[in-house]
Amino acid sequence: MGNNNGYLPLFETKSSRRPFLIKLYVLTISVAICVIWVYRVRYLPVEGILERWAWIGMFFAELWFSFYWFITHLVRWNPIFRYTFKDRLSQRYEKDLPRVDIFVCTADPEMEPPIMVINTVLSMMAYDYPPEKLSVYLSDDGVSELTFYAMLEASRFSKYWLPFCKKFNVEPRSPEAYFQIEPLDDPVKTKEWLFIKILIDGRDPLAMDNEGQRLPTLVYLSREKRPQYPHNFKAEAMNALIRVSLRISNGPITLNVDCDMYSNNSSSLRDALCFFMDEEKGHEIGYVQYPQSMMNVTKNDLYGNSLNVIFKMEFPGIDANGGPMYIGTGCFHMRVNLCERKHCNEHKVDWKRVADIKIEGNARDLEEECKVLASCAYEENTQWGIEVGLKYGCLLKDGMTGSSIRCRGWRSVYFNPERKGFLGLAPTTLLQTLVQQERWSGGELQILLSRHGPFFDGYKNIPLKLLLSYCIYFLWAANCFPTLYYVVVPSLCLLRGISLFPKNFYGVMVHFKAGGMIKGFGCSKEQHPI
Ligand SMILES: O=c1ccn([C@@H]2O[C@H](COP(=O)(O)OP(=O)(O)O[C@H]3O[C@H](CO)[C@@H](O)[C@H](O)[C@H]3O)[C@@H](O)[C@H]2O)c(=O)[nH]1
Ligand SMILES: [Mn+2]
Repeated sequence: MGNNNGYLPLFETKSSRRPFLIKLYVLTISVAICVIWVYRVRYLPVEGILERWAWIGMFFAELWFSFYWFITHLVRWNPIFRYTFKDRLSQRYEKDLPRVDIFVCTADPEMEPPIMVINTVLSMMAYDYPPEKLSVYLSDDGVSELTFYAMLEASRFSKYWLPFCKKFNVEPRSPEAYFQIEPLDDPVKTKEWLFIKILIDGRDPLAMDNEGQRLPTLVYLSREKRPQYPHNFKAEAMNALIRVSLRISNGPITLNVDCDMYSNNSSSLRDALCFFMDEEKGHEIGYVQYPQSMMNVTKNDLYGNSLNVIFKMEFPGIDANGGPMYIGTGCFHMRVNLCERKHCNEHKVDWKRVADIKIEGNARDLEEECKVLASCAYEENTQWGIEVGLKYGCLLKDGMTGSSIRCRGWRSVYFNPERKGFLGLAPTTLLQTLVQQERWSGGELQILLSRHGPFFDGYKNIPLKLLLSYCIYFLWAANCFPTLYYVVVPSLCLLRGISLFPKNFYGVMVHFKAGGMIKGFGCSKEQHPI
């Protein structure tokens, strides 16, 4: 673990090799895939234009599937797992822990009831972290009075809740999850307004809980939106939060979560800092991504919303190949990577100096200053959304932003501790799932084709292995064409008496399994339909 100078890392990485039998299985299938190619080339129909083209189409579809198979196993071949040493972090940095700014986004007070939002906010305020260094910002794009008053109540309730959590070491620290109460549903009206309120000013020595301990800063922000300005959804809300938080607390580390994703592990901040503050590798890490774990997935998980394959099998492998993409929630960032252009290897953060920076101005003045930063005209003729902050103009703005961070030379880390860091809500109906998947798959393809995407801008900084790994997601939407071809064309061809598969398909499988692969599909010319 440690090197010769007695340096002990703040985190370690263990690689877990896949079991031999699985590797053997992968190799067997790979050989079988080659046999399919041989079959397609060898038995290419010489007569009949239609047959010939249908056959060639099948061949291309199979080549596509083979490529997909290859990149999938490139990712799954050698996953890695990360472990942190929080005790070492405390020993070395307890006094100089950096400020952390947490961004929670909400948009729709009906779909995302205020009670759920404030539960998330309270769980974030209750992190096991010095409160004077913690700031929680809520961006409310739904401009809901109810959400605001819920936040006001939350700020009062936090005076009881935070000491309770700390005293009894409660987990999880979302009151609703802890007491397992069903959320309330309450429709509210919305209107346009620009509103910023520092509900708790963490610098104020009078901001105490009822046991005399300091409270974290708590800010409510409803940025300005007007019909003549595109509001760019969550991405612009996040950019407003980045600017406002820079003025109010300026934490060098930020965390962003969706409002339906509460903190399930009060040590997550310290875990994340073990990566950023590691003396040897920390300076190259741009963000630490947690999995999007769902709390409402049913046993049969009809629509595959648990995303288990992605987060249990693929992300550990992508981490081994160079680092995961940014998925928009449950992600810690170095603030500079969201604002600055390039990662510079020589630039190491002086954590002691950063911890000493003080924010001047009283809360009311800060609120007034921040109103300008959160107005809808602020970004006009600036680089926000293009070079700075979260990117606009793509269905998957988080993915695009993560990709551009990677293109600028930062590394990313995937961390999935035993006790889940965050728990969120998955879509519950088929329609919601389809809308989400359409957005994700279309967005991934957009990133691939984008002029600023990893293949154009990033090939110098992103290793080829990682680029190929990302292709599982980038090409997810494009997969529909060969799949459609494969299910539709053979059936249509059968109607005209054309078979695109070997006639004795069962025999083929037996031969194939028995190791008769060298003989092609195990069918002689006579057996072949053509
Ligand atoms: O104008 C908007 C729209 C949405 N949101 C918030 O953005 C988050 C995600 O939006 P949602 O509609 O819930 O999308 P999901 O498909 O559930 O979100 C997943 O996919 C998104 C990318 O498409 C990511 O941004 C999210 O982090 C990820 O959880 C939620 O907290 C919303 O409140 C805003 O703040 N402003
Ligand atoms: Mn959501």
